[in-house]
Amino acid sequence: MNDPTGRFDTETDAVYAGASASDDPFRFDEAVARVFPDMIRRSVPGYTTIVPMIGVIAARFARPDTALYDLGCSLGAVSLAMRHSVKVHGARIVAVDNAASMVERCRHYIALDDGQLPVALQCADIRDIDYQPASVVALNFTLQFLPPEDRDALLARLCQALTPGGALVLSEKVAFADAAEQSLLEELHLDFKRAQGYSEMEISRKRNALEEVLIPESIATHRQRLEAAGFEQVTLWHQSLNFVSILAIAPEATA
Ligand SMILES: C[S@@+](CC[C@H](N)C(=O)[O-])C[C@H]1O[C@@H](n2cnc3c(N)ncnc32)[C@H](O)[C@@H]1O
Ligand SMILES: O=C(O)C(=O)C[C@]1(C(=O)O)C=C[C@@H](O)C=C1
Repeated sequence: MNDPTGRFDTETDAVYAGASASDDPFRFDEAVARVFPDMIRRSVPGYTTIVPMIGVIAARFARPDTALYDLGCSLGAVSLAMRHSVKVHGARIVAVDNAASMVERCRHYIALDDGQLPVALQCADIRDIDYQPASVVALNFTLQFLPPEDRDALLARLCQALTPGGALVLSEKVAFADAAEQSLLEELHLDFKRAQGYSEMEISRKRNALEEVLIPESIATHRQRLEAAGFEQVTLWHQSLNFVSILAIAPEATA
């Protein structure tokens, strides 16, 4: 399988390593953008499987003359996965992120890439843009950064923008209602970070920085929201510890 996550520079993430690391809330700033490929691979179990699989999913659902959205695109890993797997005529990728440092670097990676599908890159808030008819929408670890009260309206708008039978891929860090399950999977996630070489200090600083910035919800809450937004088939297609990816399909047109 084509792995677009391997295309990026691999400067090592040391954002929370130095004595001078700040205690401010987590932000997608220049320091994070510079090390992001390394940071996300070493922080999110399953990321290097999910990204190329979104390419595979997009290839099945993409329709001619529609948009393929990559919302919260960061450096464009999902856009590049879709670009190298989707073959339909007239499809175009729209990649959106509201962090200027991410968008600037993403532009560079897209320019270096030799894929054929056009990619339009926008520095914007995904809550504010107008959505064109789309056959595929990816929210790969992005919705978790929106205030929970803004999530319903966005998903309803995305379901409206999808063409009949179109697909939304929603990947999220999740929380579990069962306290024992929550603590087991959270502890294993911390073990995953340790196994990736993060120190106890880095792990605890980042954990504090993400508090109130990354707000995980349960799989049941995501499922209910997707169904309330109008999605017909909602399938958990990937789980690695407390990180999941859900495929939600818009209704087919009624005759
Ligand atoms: C964890 S990263 C996404 C990773 C990326 N999708 C990938 O697969 O490599 C979350 C991204 O969402 C962006 N983001 C968060 N809130 C946003 C918003 N309201 N509008 C646009 N982008 C947003 C952040 O700037 C960040 O780049
Ligand atoms: O939950 C954590 O500890 C994480 O580091 C997760 C996470 C994410 O899911 O987006 C948080 C910020 C960075 O973008 C990379 C990974």
